Parts: sequence; C-alpha cells; structure tokens
Amino acid sequence: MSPAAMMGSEEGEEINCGEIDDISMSYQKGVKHLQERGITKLPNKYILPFSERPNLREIAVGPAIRFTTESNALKLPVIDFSHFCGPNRSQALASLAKACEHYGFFQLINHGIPSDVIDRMMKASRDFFELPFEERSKYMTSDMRAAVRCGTSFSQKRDNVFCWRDFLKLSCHSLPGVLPFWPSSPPDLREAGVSYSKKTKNLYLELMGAIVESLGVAEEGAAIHQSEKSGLEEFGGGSHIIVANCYPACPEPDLTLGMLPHSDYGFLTLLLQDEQVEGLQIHHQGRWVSVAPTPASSFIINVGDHLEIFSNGRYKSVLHRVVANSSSTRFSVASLHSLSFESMVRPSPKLIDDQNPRRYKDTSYADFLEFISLKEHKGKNFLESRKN
Ligand SMILES: O=C(O)CCC(=O)C(=O)O
Ligand SMILES: [Fe+2]
Repeated sequence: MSPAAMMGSEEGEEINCGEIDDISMSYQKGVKHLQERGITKLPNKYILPFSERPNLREIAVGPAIRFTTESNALKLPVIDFSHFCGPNRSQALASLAKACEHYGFFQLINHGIPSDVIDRMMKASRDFFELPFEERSKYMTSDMRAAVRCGTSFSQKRDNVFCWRDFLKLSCHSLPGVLPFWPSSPPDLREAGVSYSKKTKNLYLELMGAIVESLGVAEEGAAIHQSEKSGLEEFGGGSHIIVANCYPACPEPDLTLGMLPHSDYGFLTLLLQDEQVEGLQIHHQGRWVSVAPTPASSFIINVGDHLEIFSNGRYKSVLHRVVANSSSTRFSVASLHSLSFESMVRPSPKLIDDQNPRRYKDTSYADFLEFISLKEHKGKNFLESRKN
C-alpha cells in the first residue's frame, strides 16, 4: 500500500482507501467516487438531522439549475473595482463599507484579472476531479499544513455527518518552493494555478488597501505594512490557499448539503462560482438566501473571521453554505487569504472606544488550525470562541 493511498489523521489514525470496496465505507473515497458507482440512495453518513436540512425547490432554467425563487433570491451588492482607481474612489469606498457591514458578501466586477487566467484555473480544477480516484488519492492527507491536500466533506476524521463535496487545496504562500508537491496531472494545473494565485493575491492586496481605507484606518495599515512585527504587514506575507470544490449531482439533495454552514477564517475569500449551477446560499437577515450564478468575469468576495476581528465587529464574516442538486455537478474555486501561521490579528485600536469596546481576543491562524483539529468547525463556533 502506498502512503499516498492513505487518508489519515494527525494522530496517525489512517484509512487505507485503496482497500475500501464496501459501499458502507466508500464515502471515505469521496462523493465523486460514490456518484461514479451510480448510487441512487444517499448513504446514512450524509443524512443531516431534519432541522439542518435545506428547504429546496429546484427549478430547471434551460441548461442551468436554480433554487432561487422570487421569495428567496438575493441580489448581492455590486462593487466596480475600476472605480477605486479614479475620481469615484470615495464613493466606491462608501459602497464597499456598506456591503461589508450589511451583507459580508459582494460581487466584484471589472477587477482586471484576464479571463484566460480564470478560465484555465476553472478548467484545470474540473479536469482534476475527472482523474481516476487512484490518481487523486495520491494527495489525500489530513495534514492541514500540507502543500497540497485532497479530500472530501470538511474533515474526514472529525465530521459526524459528511457533506456532499470533494476538494483540492493548493497552498500558495510558499510558491515556488511548494510547486513540485502540487499535482502533475492534469498537465496545466501547475501553470494555471501559479498564474491564478499571483493575480488573486494582487487583487486581494488591492482590496485590503481599499478596505482599511474604508474603515478609516489606512494610515495604520500603511504604517503596519512597513513593520516586520505588526499584524497587517501579513496582508502581503500571509497564507494563501486555493480550494477547488466539486459537488457532483446528488441522489437525494434535500437530505444533505454540499457544504455545511460556516464562516471563512481569513481576511477575505475571492470565490469563482459555477456560471451555470447555483448552490451558494448566505444567511442574510435571519434566513437562507440563494446567490444566483455569476459570470466567470466576476468574483464573489466575502469577509472572513480575521477581518471581522480586525474591524472589531464592524465588517461581518457571514454564515454561508452550499446546497446540492440532483442533476448537475457544480464547481467553484475559492482563494482564501489569511495571516501567516504565527502572526496575530487583533481589533484595530482606532476602532475601539467607549461605544465600541474591544470585542475579540488576539487570534492567530495557528489558533484556528488547533481549534479545528480538536472540534468540529460548525457555524461560527471558532469566531465565537475568540470573543471577549
Ligand atoms: O462553493 C461555493 O460556492 C462556496 C465555497 C466555500 O464557501 C468555501 O470554499 O469556503
Ligand atoms: Fe466558505
């Protein structure tokens, strides 16, 4: 048995996927594998308690799949990135602040990343999930710090109920050193991933520049940028992970979820979602609302836990989830930007006063990884644990 064919835990409790033929355990091989086996009933491992199931009403619209009905459709605020570079900057900053305060999500247009960089990344991700299980399983590990990590659900070791999702995580912050560890197949994955990671990192840095300005702490951001020891310097040197998600068509989508409700841990997530197949839902004003598919020329951006902490709660890291559907595979690619491993994020001192006391403890990325190695990452439980 090759070590590559094992999925394990940090404690060495490993499962040899190559030898799992029994359908009752084959969920460990992921949902693409289950779909290829042609299952028609959802294995128990995926069935959520009744209260956690989505309330789906699928609508087929031409080749697309939608869940959006008049009553639950959400139009995210649209931010035009080109307005940050001209005379409309202050107006654009005000719209950005409003989107981050009231939605925690927005759609970004005119961001300047060439469409071929985006298309190649999306295609390489789709092609990866088309590889035979034996090839994909070479990258299965539960080592959260691995340069490449392939798996299913969220944590195969910890999740009581699995979600209907396979993933590939590519760590980008130590490029080019980590490149030889990235999958060599499909052939374009490395090149597409490197171009995509450079472009999304630059876009993220520009967006963070606008965000600190919109919070009125830009001088602090600029000062901290130059300091080796401070938190915000980590905007540049922080961790960057690309996560490709694959949600195959599911036999009983109303009993499960593609991704359970969660918030993202970093500063910002730049999400490319499927142009055709809907699935992302956000928790807005007390209910779950669907985000309609967006063109590949735009990103969905969301505020993560670190930004909620840095803004002392002014910008919201909002719960979101992914619903499954019975007829089409859905793909997405998330670019997650957070701190370097040991650095601390803390509420900006300028955003603390008598009316707004310090709401969060100092927090590192290492704290987050330790938390999820001990506990199931559910809802906003990590951020809750960091509140004062
Ligand atoms: O697939 C999506 O639309 C959302 C993915 C997501 O929330 C994540 O990767 O954190
Ligand atoms: Fe997310």
